[in-house]
Amino acid sequence: MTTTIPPVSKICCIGAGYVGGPTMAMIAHKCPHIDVKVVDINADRIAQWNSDRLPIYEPGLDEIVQSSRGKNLTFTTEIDQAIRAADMVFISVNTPTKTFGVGAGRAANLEFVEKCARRIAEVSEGHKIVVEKSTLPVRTAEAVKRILSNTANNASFDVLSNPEFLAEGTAIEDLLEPDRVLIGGERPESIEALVEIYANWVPRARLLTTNLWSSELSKLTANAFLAQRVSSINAISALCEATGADVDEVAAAIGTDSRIGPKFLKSSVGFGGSCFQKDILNLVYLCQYFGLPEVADYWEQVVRMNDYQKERFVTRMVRTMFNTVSDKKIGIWGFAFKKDTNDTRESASIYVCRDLLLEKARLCIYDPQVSEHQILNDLEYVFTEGDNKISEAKRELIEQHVTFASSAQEASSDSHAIAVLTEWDEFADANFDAIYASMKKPAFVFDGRNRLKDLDLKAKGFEYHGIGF
Ligand SMILES: NC(=O)c1ccc[n+]([C@@H]2O[C@H](COP(=O)([O-])OP(=O)(O)OC[C@H]3O[C@@H](n4cnc5c(N)ncnc54)[C@H](O)[C@@H]3O)[C@@H](O)[C@H]2O)c1
Ligand SMILES: O=c1ccn([C@@H]2O[C@H](COP(=O)(O)OP(=O)(O)O[C@H]3O[C@H](CO)[C@@H](O)[C@H](O)[C@H]3O)[C@@H](O)[C@H]2O)c(=O)[nH]1
Repeated sequence: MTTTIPPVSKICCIGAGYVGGPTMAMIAHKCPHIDVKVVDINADRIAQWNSDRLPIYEPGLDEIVQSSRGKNLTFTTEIDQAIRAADMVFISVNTPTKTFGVGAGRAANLEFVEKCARRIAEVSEGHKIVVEKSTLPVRTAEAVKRILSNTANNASFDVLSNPEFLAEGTAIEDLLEPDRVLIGGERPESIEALVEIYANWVPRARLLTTNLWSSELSKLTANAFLAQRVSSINAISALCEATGADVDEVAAAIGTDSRIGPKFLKSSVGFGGSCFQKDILNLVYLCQYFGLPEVADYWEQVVRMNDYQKERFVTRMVRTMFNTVSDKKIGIWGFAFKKDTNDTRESASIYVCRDLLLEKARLCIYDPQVSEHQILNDLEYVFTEGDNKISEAKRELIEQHVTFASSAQEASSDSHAIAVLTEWDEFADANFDAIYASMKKPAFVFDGRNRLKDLDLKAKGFEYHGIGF
């Protein structure tokens, strides 16, 4: 292909999720000259994007969407039309861990990406740039290119990899001022077409271009390194609890070393979110596939340590509460996997609640952004068995042991303990005198985020246990 590529004026993004929605809203906001259409097969989600209550909670997102929606930003289910009209098509669909067949529990399920590629191949005319925005195993672009080469209308394609590095809760900040934007590709003109879009607001020095495979692999590697830091500090938290050291002091001490740096050293009940575990397991699978079992084992340990941290938290609760939590009310503060999001995917709360339910504790759950419906879905899912069904006994366990509250204070009233599982800011502002008065004694607080550590709850009468001290 030797033809030059005109500047992009029409974008289609397939997938209106946590990535597709905010990233395209930002492109539309910063590039009023580009028409951006975000498409999805999920009509409810599209309706929400077109409503006053967006499908995802993300600080600053409403304003960005409102600035462009109805002008150059459209959310629609008319997928084929949007693909056909676009010069550039982003694939931003989900790539969850496979739950069946070869690679189950590790490999990424690429079914949705492949379906997108087939749809693009079928309906496209002329030349298009196809951009992998989803997180994908290294060398996926090869498969995408092969699928695209079987086109119905003699269309031609260039494939770019442009992984997304935003974190939920800070998506808008991250998109406004990214540390870097990574663009991998083969043809310089196509790479430049995408560089030109980001250059509307991102300094050129932060627009990194690489070959396709480096770009794909960098995304998995970045998440593996970040998660590895959390598992490393969590491993140290267990040692701190055994020795009288304080993990926050250790983290601060090592974080001042400029070679280590202070970020991602916050010990917690365990990392969650849709990405870390999925992407590490994907990396593990790739290493096994390429005959590198030692490398696979090395990275797998990051996930094992995270599982251990969640289990350890519940074990510590049970042991501290006289070896039984059966029939005891426990106030669960927070269900989202981190603050400032309504996303619960792989949240540590799901696993802590599961294990407390297996101990027959009575849970009263409060999260400021997560719906009861979502929490019940997550709890039912975590109890499903091999046939993907939940047993009657487990359903009853949930029905009889889970209630919901509309505030942190209400969740704790008459309870034996509070478990802080998400670091929502509002938790630090609770009325702890009133909460203490309403609780059974001893009034235990198990803080999985060390969010209340500075409040000196011991002085108020609580028996306070944090992570790593
Ligand atoms: N969530 C994050 O913070 C984050 C950050 C960086 C990268 N990623 C990666 O980005 C990708 C998307 O993640 P997400 O969190 O936005 O997922 P998501 O589940 O929120 O959204 C994906 C959307 O794609 C839609 N979809 C699936 N198949 C489709 C098809 N054939 N046609 C049209 N729509 C289709 C789904 O209906 C869904 O709405 C994943 O690969 C993920 O690993 C996520
Ligand atoms: O010091 C820390 C930092 C994070 N966490 C936990 O780790 C998880 C992930 O947090 P974070 O990385 O902030 O959020 P994500 O939205 O999952 O973002 C990660 O995953 C995205 C999806 O791939 C990437 O784009 C981002 O760069 C990467 O940070 C959460 O449960 C956090 O509570 C800790 O326990 N301690």
